[in-house]
Amino acid sequence: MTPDYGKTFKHWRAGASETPDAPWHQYTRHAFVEGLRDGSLPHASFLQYLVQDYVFLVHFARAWSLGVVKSEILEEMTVCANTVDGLVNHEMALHVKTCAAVGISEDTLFNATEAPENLAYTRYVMDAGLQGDFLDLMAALAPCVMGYGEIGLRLKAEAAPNTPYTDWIDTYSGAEYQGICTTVGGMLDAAVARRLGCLDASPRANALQARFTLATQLEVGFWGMGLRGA
Ligand SMILES: Cc1ncc(C[n+]2csc(CCO)c2C)c(N)n1
Repeated sequence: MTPDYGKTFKHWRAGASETPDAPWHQYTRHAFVEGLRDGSLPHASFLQYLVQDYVFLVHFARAWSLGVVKSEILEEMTVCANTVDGLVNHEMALHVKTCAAVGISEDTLFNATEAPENLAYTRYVMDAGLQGDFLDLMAALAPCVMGYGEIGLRLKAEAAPNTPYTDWIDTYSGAEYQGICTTVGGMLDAAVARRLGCLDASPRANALQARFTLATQLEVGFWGMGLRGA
């Protein structure tokens, strides 16, 4: 079952599922994800992913901060500012805690060298926001937010009882994170209605879909990076 994170996400998700390479499927059913689900993902791969993901979150906090800059109304600003707070003050704590348990300090995390796949993704998102408007930025940010919500919910239902990755699964399937996905989805629907009216009928529909689909492909690359190194 696909979770309901609003009609804009539903539309973009369908657009990233219908092409023969179905990037949304590649992203949400990636071998890395299946390794989290059945517990077969090597711990070294997971740690390497977490180190990269910490740096990823630093840059995502910058991108969501750009969302504050590009907001047109207070409601948009509130959602973006709350997301920055969530990222900086909460979401990164999972990474810090897991890495601290194996002797990786927060300083090491913050100064980790970025893998090219990581760099490509975060800078693409930043550029979408710098070059475009609020919707360009949101189309590039949405796969990350909603994709992890969808993956988290599925893994919660399907994970092997003895997978060591329950902390990760619980973070993204939990009520708090699911609430963020619903709130961002609702804000996105209102932002689209306000600027474009109907998304389908807008001359910008294809360009926004292309941003969402490309960000989805960059998520696939990010999982691949996680599997590659360890
Ligand atoms: C590669 C990668 N993609 C998505 C997420 C999940 N995520 C990143 S920023 C953000 C915004 C809301 O908190 C969410 C959910 C991740 N951690 N790593």
